[in-house]
Amino acid sequence: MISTDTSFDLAAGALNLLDCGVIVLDGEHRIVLWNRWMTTRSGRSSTRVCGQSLFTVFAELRGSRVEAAVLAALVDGNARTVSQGLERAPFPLREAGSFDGARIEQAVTVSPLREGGATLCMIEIRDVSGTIDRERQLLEHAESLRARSYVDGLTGIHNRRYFDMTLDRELRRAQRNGGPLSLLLMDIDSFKAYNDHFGHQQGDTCLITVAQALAAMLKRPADVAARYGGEEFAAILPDTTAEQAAGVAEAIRLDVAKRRLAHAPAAHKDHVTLSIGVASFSKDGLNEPALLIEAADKALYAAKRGGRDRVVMAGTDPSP
Ligand SMILES: Nc1nc2c(ncn2[C@@H]2O[C@H](COP(=O)(O)OP(=O)(O)OP(=O)(O)O)[C@@H](O)[C@H]2O)c(=O)[nH]1
Repeated sequence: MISTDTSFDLAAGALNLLDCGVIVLDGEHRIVLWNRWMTTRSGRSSTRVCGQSLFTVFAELRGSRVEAAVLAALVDGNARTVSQGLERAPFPLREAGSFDGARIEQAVTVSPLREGGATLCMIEIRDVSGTIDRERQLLEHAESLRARSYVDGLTGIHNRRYFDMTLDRELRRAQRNGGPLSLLLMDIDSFKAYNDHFGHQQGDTCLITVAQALAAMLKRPADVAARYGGEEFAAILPDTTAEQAAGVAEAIRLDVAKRRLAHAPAAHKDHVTLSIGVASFSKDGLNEPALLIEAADKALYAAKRGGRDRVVMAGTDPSP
C-alpha cells in the first residue's frame, strides 16, 4: 500500500516527467505549481515563480487570450483551449537549453481545478512547433500547386484553364458594369511548315518566344495572356473597347513580325507572323464566353483567309 506522502511525491515526480508545461494558479492568479518542463523552457525555476502572479511573471500575457481564458475558467468553471493558429505563441518559451532561440509554437489549455472548496486553474502548454511547421509547409505547397496549375508548362504564360476561369469572371464583371471587354485570339501562321522545316524542338522555342512577346505587350495588371492550345494564344483585355483592342492586337502583330524570326521556305513569309481575331463584349450580343470565343475565332480565320499576318475585327470579315 502506497502512503499519501509517497503518492504525493509520485505525482510531483510524474508531473516533472510530463512532456508539456503545467502551471497551477490559485484564485488570485498566483502560481502554486510549475513543473520542470516550464523551468527548462522559460529559464525560471519553480522556487523563483511560485507565489507570484502569472501576469507579473509574464507581463505580456495581460490582455491576451490566455488571461481571458484564466479569468473565465475561474469564474464559470469551464475549460478552454487557446488556439494559436498562425498567430504569435502566447508564452515566451524557447526550446530547452536555448534561451535566445525562436519561441516554440504552443497549444494551450486552461482548465478549472477544485481543491478543498477553492477554485484553482491549471494551464497546460504543449509544444506544437513541428505540427505548425508542417501546416505552413502544406499551405505553401498547396499554394504553389495551385499557382502551377494555372501556368502553361511550355511557355510559362497562363494556361487554358486560367483563361477559361478569367474569361468567365471578367464577362460577368462586364455584364454587371456594362463596361467594355475584349478578347484576342492569335495563331502563328504556317506553323506546321515551321515544325516540318526546323523540327519540333525549335518549334517549341518559337512558341516560347511568341508567348513571352505577347505577355510583355500586355501592360495593364488585369490583362491576361494565355496559351489557348497548340500554336494558338489568347488575350483577355478588361475595360478595353473594340477600337482599343484592335490597337493592342496590331501592336502585338507588329512586335512579333519585327523580330524577323526566320520561317520555313514553305511558309507564306520568310519570318514568323501572327494572325489575330478580335471580338468585344456587347450586352445583347456577345455576352457569353462561348459566343465571344466563337466570334474571335471566326475573325481569326477570316485573317487567315485574308492572307495571314493581319488583325481582323469580329463582324468585319474582309474576305469575299
Ligand atoms: N513545336 C510545337 N508544335 C506544335 C505544338 N502544338 C501544336 N503544334 C503544331 O502547330 C501546327 C499547327 O498547324 P496547322 O493547324 O496546320 O496550321 P498552320 O501550319 O499554322 O497554318 P495556318 O494556321 O493556316 O497559318 C501543327 O503542325 C502542330 O503540330 C507544340 O506544343 N509545339
